[in-house]
Amino acid sequence: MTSKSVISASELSVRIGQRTILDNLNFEVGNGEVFALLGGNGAGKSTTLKTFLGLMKPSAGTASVMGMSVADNTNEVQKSVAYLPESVTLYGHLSGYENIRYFLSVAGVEKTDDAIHEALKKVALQENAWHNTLSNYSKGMRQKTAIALAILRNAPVLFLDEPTSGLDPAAIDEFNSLVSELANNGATIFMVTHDVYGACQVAHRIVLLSNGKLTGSFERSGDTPIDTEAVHAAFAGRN
Ligand SMILES: Nc1ncnc2c1ncn2[C@@H]1O[C@H](COP(=O)(O)OP(=O)(O)OP(=O)(O)O)[C@@H](O)[C@H]1O
Repeated sequence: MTSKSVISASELSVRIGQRTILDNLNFEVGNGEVFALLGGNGAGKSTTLKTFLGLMKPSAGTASVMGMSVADNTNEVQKSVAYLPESVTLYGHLSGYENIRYFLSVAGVEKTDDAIHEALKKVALQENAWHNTLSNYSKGMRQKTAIALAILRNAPVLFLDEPTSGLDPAAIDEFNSLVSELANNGATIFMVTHDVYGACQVAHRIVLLSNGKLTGSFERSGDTPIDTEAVHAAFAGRN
């Protein structure tokens, strides 16, 4: 991980009507960092994601990705980032392989069959499922397909929305390893979650969000995961 900032919030606020949904957020996410924004229901996690994806405009301040203000360069930012929504939006009637082919062509990215196979192997999607329709995939298998697509698009920045919700413990471990590997290879990863344990396992940094305000920050030191109990205590105190 280097200190170069890839994602940043600078005095970022979002108001809807009279309500302040995000209140003066400031943070920076470095190249190759796994950053988790942790908050309870209604804390403002989805709103934060939406402002970084260009789906909502800040009322004040700036959300930037790769040095670009998202509000002023929405198309450019959307081309550079990969987004994994909580329910992965791939086509159920196509196979994992066909979904990847289709979405790569929509993105104007040409890849050989060998490159697609390599990406599917990398995310450990079992080979006998590659040509089955997605409607028969588990949530974990759909996520692997979506991550393979992100790898093939060479997206330098990934936004993940509640990535481990609905996954069984083995799938969570597999997912966390994949996220760590992507970050080790230089991807910058921003996830929003309410899963304290999962965030502690995978994140270099966890920032707490409560009622639209940042209320705490925890950093990994070396290979030791962030202390789950400390985060739990702070999280419980705020939510
Ligand atoms: N379009 C909107 N109009 C009015 N209020 C909104 C709107 N969008 C979000 N809010 C409010 O903003 C607050 C934050 O919502 P947000 O969806 O960002 O929270 P969240 O942390 O993602 O919650 P959850 O974990 O429940 O999905 C909530 O109180 C929500 O009701």
